[in-house]
Amino acid sequence: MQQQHALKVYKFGGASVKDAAAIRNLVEIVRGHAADSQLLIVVSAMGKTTNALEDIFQRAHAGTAYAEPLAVLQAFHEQVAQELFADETPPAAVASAPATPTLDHLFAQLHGQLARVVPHDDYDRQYDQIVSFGELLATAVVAWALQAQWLDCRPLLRTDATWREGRLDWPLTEQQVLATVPPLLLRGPVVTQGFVGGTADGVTTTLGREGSDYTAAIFAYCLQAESVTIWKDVAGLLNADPKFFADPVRYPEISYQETIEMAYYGASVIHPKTIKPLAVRRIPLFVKSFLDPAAEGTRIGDCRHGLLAPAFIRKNGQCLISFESKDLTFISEENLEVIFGALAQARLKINMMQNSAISFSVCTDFGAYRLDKLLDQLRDQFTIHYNTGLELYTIKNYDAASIGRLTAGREVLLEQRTRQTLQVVCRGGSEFIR
Ligand SMILES: Nc1ncnc2c1ncn2[C@@H]1O[C@H](COP(=O)(O)OP(=O)(O)O)[C@@H](O)[C@H]1O
Ligand SMILES: N[C@@H](CC(=O)OP(=O)(O)O)C(=O)O
Repeated sequence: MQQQHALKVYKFGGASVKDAAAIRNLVEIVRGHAADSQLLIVVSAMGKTTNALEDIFQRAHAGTAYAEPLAVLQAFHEQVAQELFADETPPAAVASAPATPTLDHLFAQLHGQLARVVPHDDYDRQYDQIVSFGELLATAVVAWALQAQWLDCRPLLRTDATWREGRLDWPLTEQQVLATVPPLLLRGPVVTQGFVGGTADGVTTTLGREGSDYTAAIFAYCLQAESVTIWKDVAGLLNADPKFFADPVRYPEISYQETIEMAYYGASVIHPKTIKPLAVRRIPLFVKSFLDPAAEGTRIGDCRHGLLAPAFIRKNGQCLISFESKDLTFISEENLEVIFGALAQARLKINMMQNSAISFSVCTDFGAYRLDKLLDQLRDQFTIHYNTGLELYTIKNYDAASIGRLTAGREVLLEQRTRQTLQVVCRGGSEFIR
């Protein structure tokens, strides 16, 4: 039997709110599933809005014109709202959810924030003030469409000032969420933003690209939800990304541990920070298709299973950097301390590393600005070579056939294997693997 106050958390990502038809489909899913439980709905920016906001911000930060892409973004949101609410006057929609801001109001705020961007200054902090608008806009539209309560999560999800990857103050966030959200849920579904939080000074932060899954897990943890469902454009958690691998298979059920490893290696379907808070409170995570809501999907939880089909994970946009001592001295702990310190300062994350006698190699996500920062710091001490435009592939539970399938026709620059996991940094080869 259903618990009296069982809470479900639903997370809808960019693809599930990409246009008016997608939002109508979301409304159908919520109406079809929500009658028997309280519902907190976490929503990401519509379609590719976050990328568009990144572009607009980069222009503002470089001191170049951004009016055109900003107008395109505004027209896109207005067009979706127009299609959804053509028959209704906005005041009727707003009356049922009084706190929901209008698009006009949010775009006026965004224009104001962009006008305050100081070119060439403090990139990461200013980025968060702009890029966070995608979720504010999307939740306003979805709250109207559902006639649901709109909640600004920024005062509740307290982070430090690590811009673009805010670190959560869990005890305070839990306290604030528990004080604010349950009374709202008693009144009906609540719609809130993924991806964003706020500092003690009330400045907006973001939680890392694709971080809305993590937001859903944060709310579920704090509110001890019965389950979280993330609605995607795929049938569930698959053993490979169908955009790059032929014939992927769905895992009907999979453990937190297997999933956290897949997410860590780069399976972009779930943000890597999502699993831990759910595992701590043993909250199951369902991955379901918004295109076929009645289908089974995947249940991620506290389960045991035998060996799974090999999982293929692809991370593109990689950079392989090699550091060589300038005087043939061996790579030592002292050298490594300097290299790791510089990587941390440049906020470059290591996806794979390997050392030899006089050289140390790391594979990281490529970012021109961060790489320059690293090179500036280390080029006096080391001879540095790097290659960009590479791919990092990981096979979990590999076998000979899966390795052959992956590496055929590809130049392998670096390889590493443990008993269960193989990783290769590659150049070239066809994008799609059969
Ligand atoms: N192992 C995997 N299983 C399923 N989908 C995957 C996997 N790895 C990558 N993906 C990709 O994740 C996409 C869905 O995640 P994402 O784009 O983050 O959705 P959204 O932004 O709508 O939340 C799928 O379209 C698929 O291309
Ligand atoms: N909109 C943010 C956060 C996010 O999680 O999006 P999505 O759920 O669409 O991956 C991003 O694109 O990074």
